[in-house]
Amino acid sequence: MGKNNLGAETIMIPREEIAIETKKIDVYYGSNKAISNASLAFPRFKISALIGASGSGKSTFLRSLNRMNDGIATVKGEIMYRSTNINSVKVNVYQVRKHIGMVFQRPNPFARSIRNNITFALKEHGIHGEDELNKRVEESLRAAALWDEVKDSLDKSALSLSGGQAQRLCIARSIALKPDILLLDEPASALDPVSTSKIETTLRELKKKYTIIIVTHNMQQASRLSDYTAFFHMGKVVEYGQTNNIFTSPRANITEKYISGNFG
Ligand SMILES: Nc1ncnc2c1ncn2[C@@H]1O[C@H](COP(=O)(O)OP(=O)(O)OP(=O)(O)O)[C@@H](O)[C@H]1O
Repeated sequence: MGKNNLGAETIMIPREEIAIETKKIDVYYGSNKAISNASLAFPRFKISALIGASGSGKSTFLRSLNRMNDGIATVKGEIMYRSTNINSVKVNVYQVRKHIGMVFQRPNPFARSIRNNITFALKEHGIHGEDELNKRVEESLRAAALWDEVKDSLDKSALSLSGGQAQRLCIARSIALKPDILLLDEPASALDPVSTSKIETTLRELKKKYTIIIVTHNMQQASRLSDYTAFFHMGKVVEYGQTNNIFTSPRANITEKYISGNFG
């Protein structure tokens, strides 16, 4: 069993169901400590939401999970993935990001065709056969619920897509590499409600195959989308548990204040 020692809340997840686990991680920007002693285990094939006020450390924590903080911040502690501590200079960061993909707040497609946005990373990882590339393009666009909208315009520039379509392309680009885990940093915050709803539907489908960890400021989104929720405050994990429990009976006063909109 993986125990999340979180002070206010402890949840138990059978070891074999843990996709990734942080053990007492601290993150520093220079001398400024942004994350303290964060130990969280994320279950496979579930959506886990990271919530908390602006500046509480959600993005910093999320970016540590696939070494996006390399060169920006110092991350101490262990991040266990497939029995390996991936928070080690000995571990190939390129491989880490192949297995643990990331989608950012602002859709950031490359200024290339829709197809090339997906094939670019595949080619970098040594996949060149045209049939295989075409197959992966279709599979990933279907999985991101974008195929029907773009199947006749794969050679058009990705910059011609709407914000919501561009974000689904970024999701497709990440899953084309067949990762295990998908990290999303407020993926819908720049989108309108219809596009947001499409992203949420896509994520619900994707969790059948992927473990999803999402930062969101939107409490309704966290409560309707996620299975587990971690609440961050001033760089610490205050509580972590099943979303239903966190939203209906939070243990800490500060969690209750945050989710009821009384601060942040
Ligand atoms: N690149 C950086 N350099 C220096 N300090 C940073 C950097 N990024 C974040 N910080 C600091 O780390 C702390 C946590 O920031 P972080 O962006 O992780 O919080 P957050 O909860 O994701 O906030 P938001 O919801 O506004 O994105 C803040 O004090 C922030 O100023």
